[in-house]
Amino acid sequence: MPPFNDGPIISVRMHMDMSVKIGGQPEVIRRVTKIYARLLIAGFALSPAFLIAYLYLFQDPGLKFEDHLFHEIAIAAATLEGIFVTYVSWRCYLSSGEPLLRWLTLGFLGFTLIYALHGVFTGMAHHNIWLFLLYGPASRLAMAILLLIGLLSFNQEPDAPEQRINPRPWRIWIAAFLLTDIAVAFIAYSAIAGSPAVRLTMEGGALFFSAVNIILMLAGRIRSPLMTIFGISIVLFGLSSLAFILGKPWNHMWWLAHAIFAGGFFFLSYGIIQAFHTTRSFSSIYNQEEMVNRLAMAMVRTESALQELQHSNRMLEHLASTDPLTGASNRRHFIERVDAEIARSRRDNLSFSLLALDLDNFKAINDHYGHQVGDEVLQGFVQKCLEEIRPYDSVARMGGEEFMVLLPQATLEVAVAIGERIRSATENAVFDSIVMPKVILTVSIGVSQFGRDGNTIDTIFRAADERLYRAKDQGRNCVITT
Ligand SMILES: Nc1nc2c(ncn2[C@@H]2O[C@H](COP(=O)(O)OP(=O)(O)OP(=O)(O)O)[C@@H](O)[C@H]2O)c(=O)[nH]1
Repeated sequence: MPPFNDGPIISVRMHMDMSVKIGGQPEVIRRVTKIYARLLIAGFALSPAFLIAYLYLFQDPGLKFEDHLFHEIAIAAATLEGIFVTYVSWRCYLSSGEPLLRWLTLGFLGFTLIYALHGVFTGMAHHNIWLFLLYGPASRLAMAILLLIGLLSFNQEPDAPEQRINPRPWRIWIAAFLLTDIAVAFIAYSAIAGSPAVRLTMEGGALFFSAVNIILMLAGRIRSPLMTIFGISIVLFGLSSLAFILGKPWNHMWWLAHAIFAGGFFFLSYGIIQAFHTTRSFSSIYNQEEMVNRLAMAMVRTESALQELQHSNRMLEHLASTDPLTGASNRRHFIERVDAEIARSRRDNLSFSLLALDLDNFKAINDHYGHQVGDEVLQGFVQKCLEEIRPYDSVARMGGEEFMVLLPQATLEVAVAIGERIRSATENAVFDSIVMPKVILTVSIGVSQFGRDGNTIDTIFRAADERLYRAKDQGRNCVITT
């Protein structure tokens, strides 16, 4: 990620007047606020430790709240929540194929299938306390191990689509969880059930695997937003195991341990929901800084792509409206301009004029000097016209060696003067060619005026053309107005 120092500020205009500004703040403030943000996260994750310490130091550990129905309702709610979160993370896994999400799904599934029996056997608490108790630590141990494996798979290649939908591994895992249920029942009825080592091994194991998980996350500097949620949840799971170790069935520490675990579970499921509503993956959700950076870069790219597109559009427009040989307007574009001029003249009660031009004996130039010289003469002639007309007049090549000039707001007299200028400049020009220098050229011109010679494009074109032919008849190299 680029450092946020005093470097150049990228500012990208968004819709309306919003802008994304990146960079610019002093490095020291950036560092301090980052450290503060990390301390906040650590403080938040570790806050249940204060409650545990408080209860451990100041409460009578003998105080109990033994309510079987309340416990059954709480575990039933946790089981339903577990099923729902398992389903959502499985949907995320199906979309992204991310191995971490596969292990998260298995973690939730395993926890739910084992933990449910902790609630089911609440009524057995007086008959066989271990049958009731051991499913709790067993479920937390299974989940801690699966979440640790999940972390180890972080950023691995996604599973192939056919692997994601293969039901076999899921069936095997469900069977393994049900076997765990049976194994826990077996232990509960065995001679070692009451040994503190059994419960301590399970709960301590859950605590141990959670601690390893956190150490690996810190060592790997894994800090994306969803993985931060993952990490905080793991800390809460670990602290709940600690509270379970310190508590006794039904006492306040024991209930607190349930609440801390529930907090971790809720928070991790919040991360799952975030993934579900975005990329369906845990690794590809960026932090806000990176998102803003990416957004800014994407907008810079969009902006330059837009400019290129506008440039290309202008080029296309130009190509579609000009004659490729001479650069003059083409017939289609010229007719559009004359139509627009007619509309303007009608609206403002103005007049304009047209010149119809045809090079004299052009065939002879082609025949004598060749087509390439002819082409260069056509280009030279258009240049001559452009030099002689006014800035807002326009020249078009109508085909072959026939041209037209549009003279907005020009009376017939002005048009004749401009036509005469073109004729004389052409006659006196020397059209140099690489192949054959000094080609002499003349042009015949017919003039018509909108209003005077007609009120439609056809009539004024026809009038100019007729006068052009008359100019040819009268010996060429002249301008004719009647
Ligand atoms: N070099 C070149 N010649 C062209 C082009 N388009 C048309 N021509 C030539 O222009 C010539 C027009 O010949 P004509 O219609 O007989 O007219 P002209 O020789 O100018 O005779 P008048 O118009 O009666 O003075 C033909 O030889 C065409 O081949 C072009 O793009 N390049």
